[in-house]
Amino acid sequence: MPELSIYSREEVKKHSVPGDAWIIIDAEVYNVSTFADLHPGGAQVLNELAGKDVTEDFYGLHRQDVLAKYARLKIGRLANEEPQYPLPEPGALSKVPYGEPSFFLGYKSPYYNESHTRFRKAMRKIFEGLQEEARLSEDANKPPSAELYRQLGEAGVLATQIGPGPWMKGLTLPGGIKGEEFDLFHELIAHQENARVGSPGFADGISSGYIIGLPPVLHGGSDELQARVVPQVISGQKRICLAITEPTAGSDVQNIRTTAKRTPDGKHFIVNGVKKWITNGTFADYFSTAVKTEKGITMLLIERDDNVETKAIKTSYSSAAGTSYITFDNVKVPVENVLGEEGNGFMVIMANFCKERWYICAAINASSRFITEESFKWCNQRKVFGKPLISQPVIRNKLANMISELEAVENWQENLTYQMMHMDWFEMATRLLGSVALLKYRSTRVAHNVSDEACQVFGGRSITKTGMGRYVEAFQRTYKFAAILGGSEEIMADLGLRQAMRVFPKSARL
Ligand code: HEM
Repeated sequence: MPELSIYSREEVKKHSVPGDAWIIIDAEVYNVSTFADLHPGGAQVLNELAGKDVTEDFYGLHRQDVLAKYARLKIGRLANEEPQYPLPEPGALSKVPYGEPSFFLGYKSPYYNESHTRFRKAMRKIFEGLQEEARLSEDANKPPSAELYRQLGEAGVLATQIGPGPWMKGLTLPGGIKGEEFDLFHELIAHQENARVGSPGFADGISSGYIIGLPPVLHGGSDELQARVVPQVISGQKRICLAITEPTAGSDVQNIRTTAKRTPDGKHFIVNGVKKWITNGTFADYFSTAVKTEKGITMLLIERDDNVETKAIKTSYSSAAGTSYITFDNVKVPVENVLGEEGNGFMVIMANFCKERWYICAAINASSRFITEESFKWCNQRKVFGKPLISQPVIRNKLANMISELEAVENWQENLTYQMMHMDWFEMATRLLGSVALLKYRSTRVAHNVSDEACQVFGGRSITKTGMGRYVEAFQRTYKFAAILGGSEEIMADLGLRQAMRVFPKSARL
């Protein structure tokens, strides 16, 4: 970058006509003479303000990253004045109150330490770097490229979203974290930072398939399957997804109709059936699939071949997520591909659901936090009736609602994460199934409220795909995914209660 020239305000004032137009934004000088005709907001507004300090006007209409994108227009800075709104360093954590979980704003925590801060910063930098690609990919309905997937595998990012376990041994992860020191709170951060990419279809396109599709292999696959499949997926060479839901069976998993019949020699299953809304299915190589055998519900790893057909389903986010309709037409699968015990699939699915729902909570709560932070910033910089929005009590009340609801679910999730750290996979499924279901129910209700308040705060911008409300628009269009996928709110609430009833002491009386 060439050294910037130093100008006085008087000098800038001299460049105040179309074709010779300079402006000041936050103590820096921009030459917009030729840019004016290309300006998305039109030449007129720029020419009218030429020669002036437009900092307030600018921040009332643009996100800060516009300045980074158009840095080439910057020709100098003002003598003896310092910028008030410097662009944050890549990966920097927020300083906005409640913009991060409290530990990352300098408060004490029994769960986090310095390695978590290092890890969060490294992950934030990686996902911030993907924001532009994510937007383009979503607009084009294109899933994240195979190349990006491999890069994320190489950087250890994919492994971080699978969580602690023997597969982490010897890996060096973002932030220099060793695989052996990686814990469930690092994993929580990994999901939170992925969600902050701000383009939900792309975020799910990167990760939703393997986060929920690989655990049945990790916890129920034979040694041979694990040795072959796990390194391929973690390194980004191959992709996997979880195929449970069908057009006629969603939260009521017991009703699935996909069948797996043994061949006469007993060595294979022949699978027939359809699956619907399977995230990452359009590009997956492996499908952790719920089927019905003569012994009951069973999980089976199906490998893509010509008898597996996947079609994209157009959803309200973007086909970048690879949401699919899958047809299994006489697919031959070796019996060695059973995950867990034949007939014991419901238990494998339930154990998986517990972790899946915890992950959905991590992602949706991080998105709610991000949207709350966006709203807080907007309320400070947007002026109406000559005053910042934040000076209106009704607006402060909206922020108070968003923050207080969000902090409650986040702190509950930290507690449950700590419990999970001290349980094995199946204990977790039995003892935490209900609490995690209730957390998911509450987290998506909070997301609903956060979205609603944020839309009112951002007004028309919350329904506009570009500009200041871009992330709020994406959130209000997509938060419902979390309220439906992995078990609907109604089922979550009821499951939570029914699980509590199972351990309700007979002796308890008022
Ligand atoms: C270096 C200076 C500037 C650059 C690089 C710039 C760039 C941009 C860009 C990229 C957009 C589209 C935003 C989006 O949809 O994401 C935009 C919109 C706009 N800009 Fe600028 N701009 C600059 C200065 C200004 C100034 C000084 C004004 C005057 C108030 C202004 C007024 C507007 C307006 C009214 C819009 C449309 C906003 C909307 O649709 O809500 N811009 N500008």
